[in-house]
Amino acid sequence: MLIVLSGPSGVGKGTVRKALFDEPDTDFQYSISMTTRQPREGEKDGVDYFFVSKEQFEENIKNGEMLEYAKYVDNYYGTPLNYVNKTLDSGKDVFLEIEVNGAMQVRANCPDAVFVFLTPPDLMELKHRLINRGTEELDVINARIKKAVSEIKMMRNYDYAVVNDEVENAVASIRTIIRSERLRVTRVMPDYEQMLEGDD
Ligand SMILES: Nc1nc2c(ncn2[C@@H]2O[C@H](COP(=O)(O)OP(=O)(O)O)[C@@H](O)[C@H]2O)c(=O)[nH]1
Ligand SMILES: Nc1ncnc2c1ncn2[C@@H]1O[C@H](COP(=O)(O)OP(=O)(O)O)[C@@H](O)[C@H]1O
Repeated sequence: MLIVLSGPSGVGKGTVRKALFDEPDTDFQYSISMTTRQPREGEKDGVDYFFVSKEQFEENIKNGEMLEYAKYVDNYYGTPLNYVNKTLDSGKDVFLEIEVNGAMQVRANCPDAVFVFLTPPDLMELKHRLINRGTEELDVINARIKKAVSEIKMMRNYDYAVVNDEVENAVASIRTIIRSERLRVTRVMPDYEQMLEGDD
């Protein structure tokens, strides 16, 4: 199963995702994205992102090495295809944390993926979170808030919306969604071969 989490910058995707992966029974794999943005203080190459040049990113697009990609406030972000394919082939579920345009590309290519949109309680709270995080200048924060308005309108294209009021609540909701989606997947895929064997 492919699980896709989107939401505006500053809503808490990274925080919620890290809390989700800190749970001892989390058994899906996080796909590390590639980006041309500069690393923030404390971010590590190959852990938070694969940080690459614009030229390298465009080369990867040309070679068909991205599952999806998008330009977001002057930088490229994308999901390397190889890791996702390899992990799904080995029978493990994959978790993507990506923005809305990339998510819609995934929806077109992998219609069975599960799409979750994380929303802020309101836009003022979103702005506070971005300011408090302190990783971007005010002009970039404003560009991200502007983008948030159009991103929130895309929420209707998702299977689930989760409000990130408290991190624990959001994590619990996402865990419930994944658990129930797994049940659905096993229920609609019984072993037909076996069922049909005795049916002459
Ligand atoms: N399409 C796409 N978007 C991504 C990918 N990785 C991250 N993003 C999104 O790019 C946007 C900007 O990410 P970033 O600069 O790390 O800011 P942050 O989300 O505020 O921490 C966010 O909406 C991310 O979810 C990816 O592989 N593909
Ligand atoms: N539920 C929450 N309540 C209050 N602050 C939050 C919550 N979730 C995240 N934050 C804070 O908001 C800021 C943005 O969170 P982050 O995970 O970096 O968002 P994103 O990855 O969506 O850009 C961080 O400073 C984080 O500590």
